[in-house]
Amino acid sequence: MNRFRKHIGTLATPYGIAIGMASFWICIGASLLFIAVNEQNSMAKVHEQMATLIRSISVENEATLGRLNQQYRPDCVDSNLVHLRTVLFSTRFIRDIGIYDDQNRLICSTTEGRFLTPFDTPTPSLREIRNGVDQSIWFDIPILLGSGQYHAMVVRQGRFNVAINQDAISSLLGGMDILGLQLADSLPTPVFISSRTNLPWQRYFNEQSASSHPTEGYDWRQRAFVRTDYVKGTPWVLQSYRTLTEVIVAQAPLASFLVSLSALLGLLITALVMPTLKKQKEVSARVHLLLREGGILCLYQPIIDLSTRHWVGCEVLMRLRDGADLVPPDQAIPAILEQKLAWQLDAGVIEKGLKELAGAMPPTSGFKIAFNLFPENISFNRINDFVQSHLAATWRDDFQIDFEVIEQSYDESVIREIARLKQSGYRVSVDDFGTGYSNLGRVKRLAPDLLKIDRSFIFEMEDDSLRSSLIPEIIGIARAIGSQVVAEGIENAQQAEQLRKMGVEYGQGYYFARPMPIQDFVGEYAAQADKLRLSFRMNASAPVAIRSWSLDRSM
Ligand SMILES: Nc1nc2c(ncn2[C@@H]2O[C@H](COP(=O)(O)O[C@H]3[C@@H](O)[C@H](n4cnc5c(=O)[nH]c(N)nc54)O[C@@H]3COP(=O)(O)O)[C@@H](O)[C@H]2O)c(=O)[nH]1
Repeated sequence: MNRFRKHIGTLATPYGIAIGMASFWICIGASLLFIAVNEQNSMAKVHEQMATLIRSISVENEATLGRLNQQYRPDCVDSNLVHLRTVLFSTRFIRDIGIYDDQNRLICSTTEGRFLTPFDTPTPSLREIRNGVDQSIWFDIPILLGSGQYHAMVVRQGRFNVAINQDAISSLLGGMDILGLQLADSLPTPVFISSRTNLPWQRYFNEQSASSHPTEGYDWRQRAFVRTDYVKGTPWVLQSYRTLTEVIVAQAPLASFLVSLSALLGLLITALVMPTLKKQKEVSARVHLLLREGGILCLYQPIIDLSTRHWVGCEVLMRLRDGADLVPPDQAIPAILEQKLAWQLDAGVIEKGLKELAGAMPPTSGFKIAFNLFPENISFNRINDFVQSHLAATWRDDFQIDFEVIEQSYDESVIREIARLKQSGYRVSVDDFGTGYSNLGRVKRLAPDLLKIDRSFIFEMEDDSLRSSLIPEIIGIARAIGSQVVAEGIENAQQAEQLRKMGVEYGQGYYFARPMPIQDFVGEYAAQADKLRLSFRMNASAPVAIRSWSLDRSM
């Protein structure tokens, strides 16, 4: 046996590992998503800071150039340059102011005074006319400052220009990659590009449409996260670009923590599913053996007459006994059906059930024994031969055998088999009624003796659910086809009482008793009978006691 279990355990291992690996990769995917969202958020934050700064520079430029053109003379005399220098005290970003003569030459600036030779104006890098204001922009203009030099972005409007330290702007690029300008309807043109960028950036940038909406997302072609923002009220455009590898490297501590967590979860899930998988594998490999080697255990759940509360019968429910373990039907049945062992199971339960009940039950009067039948086992000859041979061996003729079949669309031959069973004195119940596509025509053809209302309808009775509101409809169907009704899954007194009032004849459920082994069942059955006998003596005229003595033969 141990060798057998070990072999099955080996079979379960690859599935367990596969589930663990799948969980690991799902967690890695979720981690990547988390990192990506994190990256997008930090990009958005950097862009927001940068946009605030650019708006400030832009506002300062426009205001200063407007003021210069309106309030100052384009004159290089010292007194005028002193006035212009005072303007610089109130600016945050502008370092220098220049003046052009009427021949379009730069003739002086606030830092250098009048030039010995005026500078001809080169073609601007960009020219922008917005709201009637004409501005020309040059980038990378070297400007002397004392003994040093800086690169400036120079903006001209009218006869004045202002110089902004471009190095300071470049350093402000911070976590961003491209600062561009979008003029009129043209595509954005990169102006400052961070030092870590190379050609593909620019290419990517130029491929962007001249849209004024921010875009963010993952570019599958370049395998990178890209975010573009248009700085409101200015022609400036910001863009950041991070490859997946860069993002992971930048968030290395978080990434390694998430990978470890994913691995841990994968291992944990493997460890958790492995025993269940092993068990399932064991069950499916062992059902054949268990059915053959007397592994069937029968439990008996009473069926109660709801008016008299008398135990009028029982349903025989199987468990598979595997050593010390009891395998419940929901685990055993799929394996049994898969291995085409349906008859072995039903026959095994009928044989064992009849033997146990015949050996332990006192003489009764039509005690009902309900067996479940798989649809594939509905064959009069096979069932009848089998039951009769085993019933004969018990020397009992006081049992009423009932077969519970599920509701489904059976073909004509099965319906004939069911009719033959009924003609020969067996009773037939439609089990789990209401769970299939219940159809009056279909149950009518089956003409069952009993309809068993599925327990899902009973569970919801307290909630007054739509489902439970169908119980009277089911009772109506039963009446229309001349069947009695059994309600299964009764778990409390209210349900039992309500169902009785609705006219349901029989009940089954944990409220009355759980499925139990034969000794317990027979003991309980006797105790119930004693209780009812006592109540009969105390109240001889009570109809409940009278009925309890004459076990309802109509069941
Ligand atoms: N062909 C065969 N099918 C069988 C056999 N034995 C069982 N079965 C089918 O397996 C399904 C599950 O059965 P089981 O786990 O035994 O559950 C039964 C009861 O324990 C359960 N029940 C009864 N009362 C209550 C209750 O108040 N609450 C609650 N939660 N559960 C309750 O219901 C099951 C009985 O169902 P049914 O047969 O529909 O009357 C089940 O579908 C069995 O049919 C077998 O030998 N052969």
